[in-house]
Amino acid sequence: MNEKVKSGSRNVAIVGPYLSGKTTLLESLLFVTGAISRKGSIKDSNTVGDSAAESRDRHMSVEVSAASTEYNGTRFTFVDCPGSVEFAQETYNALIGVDAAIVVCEPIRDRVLTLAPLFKFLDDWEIPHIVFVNKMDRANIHVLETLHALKAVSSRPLVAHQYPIMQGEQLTGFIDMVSEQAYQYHPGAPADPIPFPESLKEEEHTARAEMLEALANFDDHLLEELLEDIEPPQEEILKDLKMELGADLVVPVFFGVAEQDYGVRPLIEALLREAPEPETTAERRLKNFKGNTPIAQILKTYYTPQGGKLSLVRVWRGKLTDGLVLNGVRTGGIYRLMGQQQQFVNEAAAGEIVALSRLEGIKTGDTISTEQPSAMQLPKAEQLEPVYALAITPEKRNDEVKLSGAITKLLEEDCSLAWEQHGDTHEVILWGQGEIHLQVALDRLRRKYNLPMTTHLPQVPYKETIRKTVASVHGRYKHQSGGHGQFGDVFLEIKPLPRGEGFNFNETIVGGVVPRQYIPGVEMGVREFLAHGPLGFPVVDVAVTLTNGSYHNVDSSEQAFKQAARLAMQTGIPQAQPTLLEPILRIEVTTPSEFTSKVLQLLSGRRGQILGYEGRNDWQGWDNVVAYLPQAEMQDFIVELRSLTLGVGSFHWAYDHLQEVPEKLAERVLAGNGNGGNGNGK
Ligand SMILES: Nc1nc2c(ncn2[C@@H]2O[C@H](COP(=O)(O)OP(=O)(O)OP(=O)(O)O)[C@@H](O)[C@H]2O)c(=O)[nH]1
Repeated sequence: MNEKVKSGSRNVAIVGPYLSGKTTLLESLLFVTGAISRKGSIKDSNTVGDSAAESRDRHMSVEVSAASTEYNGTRFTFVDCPGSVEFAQETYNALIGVDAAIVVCEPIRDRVLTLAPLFKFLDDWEIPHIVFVNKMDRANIHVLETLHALKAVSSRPLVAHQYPIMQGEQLTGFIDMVSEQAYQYHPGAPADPIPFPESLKEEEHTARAEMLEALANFDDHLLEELLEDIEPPQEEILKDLKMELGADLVVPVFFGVAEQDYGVRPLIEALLREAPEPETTAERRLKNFKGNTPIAQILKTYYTPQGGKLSLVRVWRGKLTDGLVLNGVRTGGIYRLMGQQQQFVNEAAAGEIVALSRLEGIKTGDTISTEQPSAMQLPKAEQLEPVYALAITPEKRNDEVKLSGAITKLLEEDCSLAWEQHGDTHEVILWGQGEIHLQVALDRLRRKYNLPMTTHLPQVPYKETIRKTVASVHGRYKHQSGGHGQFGDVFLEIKPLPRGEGFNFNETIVGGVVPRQYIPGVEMGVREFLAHGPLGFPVVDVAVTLTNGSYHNVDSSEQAFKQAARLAMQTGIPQAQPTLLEPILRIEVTTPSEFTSKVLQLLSGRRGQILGYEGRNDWQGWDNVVAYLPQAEMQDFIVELRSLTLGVGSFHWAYDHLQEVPEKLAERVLAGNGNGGNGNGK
């Protein structure tokens, strides 16, 4: 790794849709700047990014990886982010700590549409970003069409910083829109200047005029020049580009072929010239934090294969030195990362992204400082709600004890995972963002913690209730075995309660026919029975009243009354028309408006009840659909939703209420092949 940094640094995230070429672009950036002497490839699983075993196995990024290089005296730290929506949390956490982002996309209309949530995040956080249209070696749509599609999904104006020169579907060079100089690409070498291609004159002029108009919207001087037909000086255009990119007012667009290093040098040149310096980003983020104590923020937590903890941090202010105590924890070492390689350094200055080891108890997103306790917390990316679940069991029974410690570490590495031990079904449920996300988590459990797991679909936590009142049911427990016997005798009234009221127990005993001290035993017996009703599920929304009974001076006990109450319930509940209840979720689906009708169909097809839908005020072209959805229908809902919406549809959910299961379906559930994990017969 190069240590000859003379002036400043830049921290740049590489983001964009799944498989758009981000890791390949990182490899190319490291190669053209001399940080690596040979380029690895995704196919050969030897790139600097994607170095984790779980990434290599799948040829996809499943976590962020950082790598530094040096270009013209400036240190660049690139953070390669996963593109899959299932790993979006990683990307959002890392984006908080950079000065700019390169959004890598492919020249394919549908793929461009999938950029919308990312653009929204970048704009909500005002993170300056550049678009790099990659894979221009097989661009089968026209440049203008690509630009048009990009403009449709970005709330900020896009400005073409380059105009590509194409030969059929292959990029061969570009025209720099500031200088209007044309260049020809060559494999393995920088581009050469060439004469302006006359055939592109008209297209290029139109695109350049649009760029200047967009810049002039934020610069009155430039606007006056344009109105008076004065050609603005190049320095002025560059100054505007830097200022407007830095403030996230415009989004410059570049084109390239990462695999052939085409467009990569102009990209890094532009980052050097136009991306904001780390001080500018820090000023913006720390505006409410006075003083000069060191402040850093955790962008990612890793547990290395050797079991050590590494926290990737952005140093916002001050200098971090080895052994410094941050939030009360002594750092165990400072490292610069190159994928999975770590290089020890003595200190890290403000504006750098480095890894700190052994920050026990400190999580991704946390702000760390030398102040004790840390009074300041910088904003962090919102935590995504889990939308997909699997029930997990260790393959080896005695691994159960190890599981909770390992899952805790897993969750530290990835806060978009969650887990619970379900109160009713007793299953351990792992929640996450999708099938691949959970498979990666399970791979980590197996590889890093030697905990192979088996999985199955979680059971639906059905409940049961009753429809009819049973005015009086008798339970008598009488047992004689040597010594003194057991005697309890009760009459219960069992009544349905309105939905959601749970359970209540009353008594109307007069004249001490059931002595006070035995009544808690009756309630206990009733409660025990209700935990597992005749249909096999907990019984809810029931009121039970102890109305009468009798006792025996010697043989009665609380235990005997408990048994008597159980017997009464065993007789009574089946007479009260037991019926199956299912949990209903209130879900709020977010989708591009063009897919709303498909989403409505999807919900209706899954027994959803649409409560309404409307356009989002904060997101043009997107709708929110609110519905009730049976939990039994939620298991793979996200999978279908994504497949209907080019992967960008998402939803929030919360448990809302219990509802009777339709009779036909209830029969199937009870026969063991209803929806959900209780036999799952979808
Ligand atoms: N034709 C062509 N293929 C490319 C180019 N860049 C990358 N690829 C291929 O696209 C595929 C995905 O590349 P990656 O670099 O892994 O993409 P990514 O965006 O990092 O993927 P995720 O992080 O998993 O979203 C690989 O097969 C690459 O070889 C390019 O410029 N042209």
